[in-house]
Amino acid sequence: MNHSYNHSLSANSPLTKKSVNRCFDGEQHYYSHQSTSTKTPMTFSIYLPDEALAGRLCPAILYLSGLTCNADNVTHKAHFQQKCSELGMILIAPDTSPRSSEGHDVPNDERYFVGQGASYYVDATQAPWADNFNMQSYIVDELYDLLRSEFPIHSIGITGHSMGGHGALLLGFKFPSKFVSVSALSPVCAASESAWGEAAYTEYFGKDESLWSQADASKTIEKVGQQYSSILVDQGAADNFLAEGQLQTSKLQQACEKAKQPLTLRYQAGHDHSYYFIQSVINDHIEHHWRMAQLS
Ligand SMILES: N[C@@H](CCC(=O)N[C@@H](CSC=O)C(=O)NCC(=O)O)C(=O)O
Repeated sequence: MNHSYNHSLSANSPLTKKSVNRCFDGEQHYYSHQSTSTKTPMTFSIYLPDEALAGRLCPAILYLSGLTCNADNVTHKAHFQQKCSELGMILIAPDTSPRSSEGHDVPNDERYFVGQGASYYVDATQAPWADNFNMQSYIVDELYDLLRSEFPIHSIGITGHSMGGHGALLLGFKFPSKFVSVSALSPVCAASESAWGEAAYTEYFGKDESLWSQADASKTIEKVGQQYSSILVDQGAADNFLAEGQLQTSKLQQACEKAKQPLTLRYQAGHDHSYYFIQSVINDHIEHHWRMAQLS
């Protein structure tokens, strides 16, 4: 395909282009912008296949990353670009939380599962987090609208890894009118009952645990019922976080059964929690979102 296409931002775009790299039949871009939800600068990566660079509407996947990640982890390590190029799919990877930068002081915590790099994709209600930690609003309102106005997007599916898998399931089922498809890789399935989530939700929502269920993927699925014709979840059978009880995959399975939500849950023998696992199954997830987008 001719690669002389040049995607242009709108005249008053709030986005600043940070980098462009040719990759297969498409381009890997990075952008930053000032977010009204987090009150900080935010960065995201976006892979644009040549169809999108030529201005044709393409299906998109929003990929939410896990604890300690930023946009780089999936962009550099998941190897999704070739399959997205083949199918003509856009993939967007936002940062996982607001972060401190010059002129922007954001709360933090010495635990890697609380604070900067660990948002849980919820809107915090307690000080000091509530000012900046509004990642649910950032993803489903601000970034969602920005992406649709600045890029040729036909429809958006949502996926993610680990705490990002929690985010994909949670936001996919809380806001089904926004997403045409959902999948997850090694997701935290019941964040309100995992040690990571208990620590973070005490900070973000306070000690009243009844407030935590609205930030729990399995409880949300059970509450709202079937929303998608099928969802795809892959889980490494040799994942240390599964063994430690952080992921609780069986709770997702039970919730989907109660909700009558069709679920394809695959335990992958020998696979751990790392991006080597993600590389091994990411093509199936891209194809899942592509198929669902064709039906939308
Ligand atoms: N012990 C590690 C924990 C961090 C970690 O494993 N992060 C995972 C996600 S875990 C759940 O959300 C991850 O995706 N890491 C990035 C990567 O590139 O592998 C630590 O202390 O850092």
